[in-house]
Amino acid sequence: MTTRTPLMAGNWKMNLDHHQATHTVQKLAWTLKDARHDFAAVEVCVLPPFTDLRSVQTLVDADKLELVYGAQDVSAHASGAYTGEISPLFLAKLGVTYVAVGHSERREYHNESDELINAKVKSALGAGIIPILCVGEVLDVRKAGEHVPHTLAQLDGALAGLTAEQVKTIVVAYEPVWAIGTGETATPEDAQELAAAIRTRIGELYDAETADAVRVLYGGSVKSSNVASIMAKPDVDGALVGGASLDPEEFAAIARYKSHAVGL
Ligand SMILES: O=C[C@H](O)COP(=O)(O)O
Repeated sequence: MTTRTPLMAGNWKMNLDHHQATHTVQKLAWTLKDARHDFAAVEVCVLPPFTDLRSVQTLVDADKLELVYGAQDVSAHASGAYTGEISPLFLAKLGVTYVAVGHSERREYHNESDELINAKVKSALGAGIIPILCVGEVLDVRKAGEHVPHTLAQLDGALAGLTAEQVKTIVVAYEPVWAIGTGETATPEDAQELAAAIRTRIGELYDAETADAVRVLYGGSVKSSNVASIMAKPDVDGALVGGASLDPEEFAAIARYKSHAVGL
């Protein structure tokens, strides 16, 4: 069985300019260092706006921080006449490790389809960047009891045409849309239900080894007060954190969920 390194990814969304980004990353790194955080045991990542990435890269390189960073979106194209788009090659040059693809806010406000998300996943992988593929249902779908097939259909669409070797490297984030930024957290059992369903589906599409390798995150109002119970679930391998990641001390406490679990 694969050992999956937990990943705590902070999605800043459209918050914090490049000055604020520098301050926030420094504070996060110092807080984790003071707490002797083991980065090999729990990977910590920030996903700032595009305009912050160069500043974050400079800081991480200069201070040899173990934090990794990523982007919140990527173009499906490598270059060309695509005004406003950001190439995966440019992100790779900036040392980006991860990129969020198919976040529910992109699906809702920018009408991103499963086909486009599939193309973005391939585009990121082609540049050596790990996609954090976001899937999850809106409230009406949950109320209708269709959340599992709905989420798995998004997964199928996003993975179309990928090889098992590619899929093994990706991260899937299950984010019930009704729990994003609302203070409503899915129960740990809800998170486990979908994380397990996602893993099972990957096993059906590929094989058991691939299913075992993929990290599945939960996202939706994760805080230091609820992260330990969510992380206690066997198929949940981390969290995609929005609002709480803007506060470096709170995000550091989320990354150190193991110490809350034992009351340290
Ligand atoms: O990408 C992060 C998610 O949308 C969760 O956001 P939230 O933690 O503010 O609910």
